[in-house]
Amino acid sequence: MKSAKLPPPEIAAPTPAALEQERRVLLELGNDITRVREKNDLLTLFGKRIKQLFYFTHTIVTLIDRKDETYVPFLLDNEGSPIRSHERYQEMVEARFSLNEPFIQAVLQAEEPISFLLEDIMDKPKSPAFLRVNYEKGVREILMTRLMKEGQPMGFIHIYSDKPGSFSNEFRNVIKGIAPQLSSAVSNIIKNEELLKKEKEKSFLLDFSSDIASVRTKDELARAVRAALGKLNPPGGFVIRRINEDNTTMSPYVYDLSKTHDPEILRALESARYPIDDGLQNRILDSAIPLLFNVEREIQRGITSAYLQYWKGMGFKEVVGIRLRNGETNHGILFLDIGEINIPLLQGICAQISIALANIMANEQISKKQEEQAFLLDFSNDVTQARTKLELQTAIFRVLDKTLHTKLAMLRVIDEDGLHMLPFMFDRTLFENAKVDFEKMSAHRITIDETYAAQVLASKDGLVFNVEEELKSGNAYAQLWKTTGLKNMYSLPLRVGDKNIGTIWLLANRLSPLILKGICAQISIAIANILANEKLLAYKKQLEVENDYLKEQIKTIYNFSEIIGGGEQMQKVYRLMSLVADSNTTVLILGETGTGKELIARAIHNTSPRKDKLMVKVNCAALPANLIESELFGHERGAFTGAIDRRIGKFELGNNSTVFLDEIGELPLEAQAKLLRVIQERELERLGGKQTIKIDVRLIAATNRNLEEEVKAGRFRADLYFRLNVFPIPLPPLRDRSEDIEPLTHFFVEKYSRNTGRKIKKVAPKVIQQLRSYTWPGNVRELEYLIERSILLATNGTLENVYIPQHADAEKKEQAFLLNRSLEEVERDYIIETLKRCAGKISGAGSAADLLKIPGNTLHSKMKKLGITKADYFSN
Ligand SMILES: Nc1ncnc2c1ncn2[C@@H]1O[C@H](COP(=O)(O)OP(=O)(O)OP(=O)(O)O)[C@@H](O)[C@H]1O
Repeated sequence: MKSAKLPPPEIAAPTPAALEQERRVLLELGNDITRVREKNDLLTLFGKRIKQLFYFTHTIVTLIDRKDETYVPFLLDNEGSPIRSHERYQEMVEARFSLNEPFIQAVLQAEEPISFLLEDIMDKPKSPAFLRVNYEKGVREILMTRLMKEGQPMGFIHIYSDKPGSFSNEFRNVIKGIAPQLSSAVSNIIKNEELLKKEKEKSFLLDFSSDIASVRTKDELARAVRAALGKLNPPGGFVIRRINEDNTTMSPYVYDLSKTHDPEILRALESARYPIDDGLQNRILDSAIPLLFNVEREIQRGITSAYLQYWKGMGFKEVVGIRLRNGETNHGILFLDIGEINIPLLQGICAQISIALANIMANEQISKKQEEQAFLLDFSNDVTQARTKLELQTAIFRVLDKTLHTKLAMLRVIDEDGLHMLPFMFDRTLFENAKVDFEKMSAHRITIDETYAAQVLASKDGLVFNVEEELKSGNAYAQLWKTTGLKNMYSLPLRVGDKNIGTIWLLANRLSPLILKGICAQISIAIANILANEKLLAYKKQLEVENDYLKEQIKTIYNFSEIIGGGEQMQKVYRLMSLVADSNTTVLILGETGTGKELIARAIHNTSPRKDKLMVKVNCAALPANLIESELFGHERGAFTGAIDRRIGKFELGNNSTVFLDEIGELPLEAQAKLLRVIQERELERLGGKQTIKIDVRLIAATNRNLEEEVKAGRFRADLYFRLNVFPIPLPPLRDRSEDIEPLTHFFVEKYSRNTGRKIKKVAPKVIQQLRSYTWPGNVRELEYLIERSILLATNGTLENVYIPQHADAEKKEQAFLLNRSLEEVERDYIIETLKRCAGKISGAGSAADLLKIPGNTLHSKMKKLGITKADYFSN
């Protein structure tokens, strides 16, 4: 080594003036150096002052890094250096040079400045490259000395010259003398730089903190963090991952990558939920300091989370993970693709991010809650107004579809029996893509013990079935659910208080538990209201029916108390009545229209043990053929089109009482068969129902037809006739019991005088005479109407005139009433006229229906439609 050192050049002894100048320059340099704070000023000053005394081209200062036994350029001469134009200049500036080679070791060991000719040393093994680089730019000689700090070398000053022999003894002495000051100046600069760096970090954190304090949304957070981290220069970007509500997984929250990557991979990364306990994320969350890890090494360690593979593919190598934590709560992790970390700075940044994240999450939660509450309020307004099923359905469909992107698969309600569940509502369009007949399938009554129904009803807040998982586990319904493309089936019990009232099945990708609970509660109440409302309406209807019967009964009791007629014929009737009243025997009352068949039927019922219950009357002629069965035996909801509610039939209504089948001869054959079965078996099933209902009724039937002839003509079933004809009571026509005409006349005169307020006390004998000589085709009813009308026309206290129908006038009237009439009016008048001719007899032999050649019940319904009442055909 020594051989490389140049001998000090011989020079003349300095003159006193030269010595004085040297002293002055060094003094000035010493003064300047102590004031230097700025890195670049030092070498500029040094060059300016020393060049007044000696010749050299440029200087640099290098610093020793004990960590890896290297020295690195620290201060550069930006003005004088000839190597700045060398192509390897930048490389030299950034390089680290090893301390373990002979050249620098010689410098380290030399206590005084030491110089070398570059050509002697630059090509020696391990010699630092900057020697040759300098040489290539004309530099020939180097003078170096150590810079010391607290007795230890901290670096070197390098002085270069392009003229060999520039470094005289005097020059060396000056450098030796000035080295301690240079050392302390360099130390000051280093300290100053550190201080500046800290200041910078502080002001950076302050800036960041004020930036992030105003962050309220995810996007704002991403922007602030991006700006802040940008200063740390992460080569691959950063990810903020947030702990999900389930507290077991994490999902990316903000992804910011400096390079563009495959969008497919990014989508996969962003939508994933990674288990927290994957061996890496949990380690970071547990670590108080940032964790620097190598992606490749973590994969080798056996961590299988997919994000590591993706990161590897994206070129991430060294990644720092820092937990984002506020107080004792972890919110997530910040991952930075960065090799070197400034731990305090990162921790400062993360503390701020954590607060912002906590704020955002709190904010999100508040606004989500507010949204959910507002939604529930809206829904509640819509749903609670629903009074009918249709209104409820409209409200539910509107809200589910528009606001929640949710489909109603099925809503079942528990039946009154508490055992069965009936479909109440479902979305017919939902399973359009499925090949099964969903409507048929869903219309099934199931029991509350059915596997899925039982599970849901037993659960506290319902169940969630993941469609994919259900498919794997072989749930047969899941095939159907899959056709909708929605991910989950949410199934909840509908409850009012503690009572299960049904189940609801909703298909959706995601539903918040609060919303689910809320809508279920609202729907439950709405359904309970609707059911209660339906029940109320049904009760109301039943009460109305019962009320009608009651009124009728009161009317009849009044009538019955005075059945008029003491003649022999009627005596026979009374005998038969008293014989049969007490028993349960079926009675068949026969007689022409208006002879009092219904009156007798009620009298039998009212003297029977069943008298405390209402007698139920069915007019077989007045029933439309298609409704006879449902009228008699009732129907279940949905039994046929239009059967909106369940209906109780007349037989069920008359249970434990008497059913009076008026005009039994008019009953169609099909209904006769059903009636026969009910009479024989004493039990019935409602239409569309499965349940058998036992009934105990006493039957009284009446007809003005000759049933024997009807049987012969094939219009009446013989077996039914025998069942009904157990105890026949024939009623005589009024013309055959003229002895009863007078008492009946008095009875009606008194009744209608009272009703109309006219005081008719007497009936003229000629009137009785006239009445006795008439044939009374309409029997007692005709007499009753005649008296009622005559009373209205009577002028004094005696009934002197009655208006018995005169058939001779009929033709004249006919011509008059045909002119200027609508078809309906003509039809109405024609029917009235025909009824008059038949003395009000509507059906049966010699009746109006007979003359008009239409069935009795058709005539009945026509009369109803045209508003024809008895008053019309018993008037003149
Ligand atoms: N013996 C009687 N005493 C008092 N009123 C009677 C008597 N017979 C019949 N009436 C009255 O005559 C009217 C017709 O009687 P009811 O309706 O019982 O006859 P009906 O034979 O059933 O007639 P239809 O065959 O047309 O149904 C009723 O107002 C009834 O009160």
